Amino acid sequence: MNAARNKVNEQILSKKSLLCVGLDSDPDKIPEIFHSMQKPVLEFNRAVVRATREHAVAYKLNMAFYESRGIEGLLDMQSTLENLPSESLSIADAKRADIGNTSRKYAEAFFDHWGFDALTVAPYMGEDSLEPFFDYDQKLIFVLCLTSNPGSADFEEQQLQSGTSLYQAVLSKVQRWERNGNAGIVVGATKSSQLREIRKAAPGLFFLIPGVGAQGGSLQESAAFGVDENSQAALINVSRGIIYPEGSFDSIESFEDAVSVKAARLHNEMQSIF
Ligand SMILES: O=c1ccn([C@@H]2O[C@H](COP(=O)(O)O)[C@@H](O)[C@H]2O)c(=O)[nH]1
Repeated sequence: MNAARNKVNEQILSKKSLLCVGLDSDPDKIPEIFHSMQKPVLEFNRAVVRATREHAVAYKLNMAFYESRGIEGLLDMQSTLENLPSESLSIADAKRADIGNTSRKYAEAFFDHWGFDALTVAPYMGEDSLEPFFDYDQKLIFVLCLTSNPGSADFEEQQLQSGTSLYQAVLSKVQRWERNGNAGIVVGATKSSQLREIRKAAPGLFFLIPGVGAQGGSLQESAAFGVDENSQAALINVSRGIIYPEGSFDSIESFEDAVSVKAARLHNEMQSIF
């Protein structure tokens, strides 16, 4: 069986949680107390992880927040990754894919070099662009299917001549391309009416569901419609809604307390599906 999938499924059942914390760590948004430290973003991430590890089963690092800061950002990303709890799934939200030989290098970068458990990829370039990722049969590959943003209507929700929509075509292809249970899809929490239909059509895929909190998606519906028949195989990502609690903080401890309260509340709201 697939190592990444097993690891996170075990966590989901033991913690009764689908919570994935998004480390979209923006130096302009992190509390002032971190700015006097040598590595503000790294210390911020460490504090968020300490505050959430009881509730979270996965952590998602969106590459934009690290790559935009050049070498310093990548060093923070590497140290953050090294400090994640080993039992949690680590996801690189990079939305990559290119011609085959280039995709292979992306796969080597995220899986072999950085050591992530999972990666988001874009399906637009088709099978040969995703094959190098699916070759990693112990990792999880999350293919963008029906994304949370309004622009999903521009392409993903368009009807093809065959009568299905583009996201449905992606869904059926991904189910054919998966190896050893390594395929997942990204479906926005803002698309909960389609989420139920997508889960029915793809009982074996792993779902990554972003869009709860700042984007207004429903946590309850995402949890209820997203999980498989064993109440597993789904992660609900929350980034800004956890890592930027309201208020000002005069100590790291008070910041961690506020983050922990947010994570506990979300964790608690998921309990009904277990
Ligand atoms: O359809 C998608 C795909 C990816 N994302 C990413 O998830 C987080 C959401 O952040 P919030 O602050 O919780 O809104 C972010 O990294 C996005 O790039 C998504 O939102 N929707």
